Amino acid sequence: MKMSEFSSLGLSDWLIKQCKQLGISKPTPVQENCMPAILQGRDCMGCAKTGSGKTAAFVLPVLQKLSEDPYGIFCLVLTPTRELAYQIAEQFRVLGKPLGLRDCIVVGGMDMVAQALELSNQPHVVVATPGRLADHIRGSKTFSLSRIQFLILDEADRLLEQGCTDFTKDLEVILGVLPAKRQTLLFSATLTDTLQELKNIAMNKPFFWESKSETRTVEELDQRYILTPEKVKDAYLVHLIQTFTDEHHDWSIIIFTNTCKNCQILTMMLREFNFPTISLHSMMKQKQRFANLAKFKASVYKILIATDVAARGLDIPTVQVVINHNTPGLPKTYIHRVGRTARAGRNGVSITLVTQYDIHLVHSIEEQIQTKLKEYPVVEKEVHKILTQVNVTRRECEIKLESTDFDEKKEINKRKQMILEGKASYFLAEYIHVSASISFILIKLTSYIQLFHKMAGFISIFSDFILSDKCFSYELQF
Ligand SMILES: Nc1ncnc2c1ncn2[C@@H]1O[C@H](COP(=O)(O)OP(=O)(O)OP(=O)(O)O)[C@@H](O)[C@H]1O
Repeated sequence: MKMSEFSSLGLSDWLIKQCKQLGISKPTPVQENCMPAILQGRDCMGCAKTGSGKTAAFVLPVLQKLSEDPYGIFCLVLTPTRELAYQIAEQFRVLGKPLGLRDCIVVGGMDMVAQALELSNQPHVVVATPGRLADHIRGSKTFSLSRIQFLILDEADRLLEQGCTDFTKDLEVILGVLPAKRQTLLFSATLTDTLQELKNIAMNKPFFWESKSETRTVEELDQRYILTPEKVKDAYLVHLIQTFTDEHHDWSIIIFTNTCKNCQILTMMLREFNFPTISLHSMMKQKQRFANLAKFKASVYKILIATDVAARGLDIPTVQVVINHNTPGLPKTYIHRVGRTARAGRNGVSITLVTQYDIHLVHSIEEQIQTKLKEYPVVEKEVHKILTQVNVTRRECEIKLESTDFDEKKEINKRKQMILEGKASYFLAEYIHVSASISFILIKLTSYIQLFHKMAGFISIFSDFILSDKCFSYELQF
């Protein structure tokens, strides 16, 4: 299909020039189709594959409208993760530089007072995660969102999902202070199953555009699987990384796993094998999360192990491989995870480790994406050679992690979350905290008992020696 020019879509020359500086010369289909509707003042829902330029599809028209009538707060963008909020704000900042654009990022884990101050300075664009913005709205009268022109929900379906982080209550608070007269723009690679709820948010007969394609993942992505018993998974992982790093020097790899703890253990384990590995999960301090992501983006570390906190939106062009250490339970999650590679027309590979219990999950993924995953060829002999070493290393890392307060921190985080969500009374939360502490003490106690046991064994061997004939006769000589 012939691509049109940005100018024919109604975009101003200064913005076209800004795009050129970023190597963006022709609009992608989602930009070509959604931008004219947005510039005409319509609400818009855009559903296009991962890495297809959805961010610029809303950033560019907003900047054009802002340049015609600049005031703050003009636009509010909501997004599910903190890292994504920074990435979107960056796009606004770079493309909106000639405007002297002022943006404000409002996300959890960062200084709330500094954010409140920035909000009161009337930035043009606020990019926020729902929880923290709702907290500001509940607690402060120093800023107003009542005149915003644009509300944008990026990864809109995730914002409405009632997953492990439920945004619905926070969204209610936020929507309650927004003007009814506004343009609402909703974007995601997976909008369809939340279409009706989204239509209720975009009230003014939204323009709906969905990329027409048989498949829901990009053609440039080579999608593979490896069938493996649970116990051999880590050996496959180490083998895959060894092969990739031997063969390609400029490649980056993202490995997705199911829990924060597993993320931490795999990171420790791969470091034992001297792979330059860094992690990203929700139990890390926010500043550490940003620092790790920056190091990965700058290729200081070539391997990122992450939970699904990194599954959506992150745009890191050097990522050539995505490995799913666990098969995602939802096809949607699979689509976003593997979409971290093969972006903007580049090639990429995804490899999903599948155990015998996950085969039904693979079938539903294949059904959703309308593509069959192909088996990834591996020389099994090579994997078996390292199996024992990998499993022993993993066990050592597990023991090392158990001796830290990782599990206790998890309980405390859970407790904080329950208090914030009003699901636990203070006393119940205290009870959870106390039981977490007791279980931590018990774990410690068990390891001390084990240690004591070993020492007792050692002492008994030693005393056997003392009482042995050899030792006894030696003593008699004196
Ligand atoms: N018209 C264009 N031509 C070339 N590259 C583009 C164009 N528009 C955007 N890009 C680049 O494509 C990459 C992916 O864009 P973006 O992050 O907006 O994808 P997305 O559709 O939001 O993906 P996801 O669903 O994963 O969030 C970015 O690096 C962006 O700079």
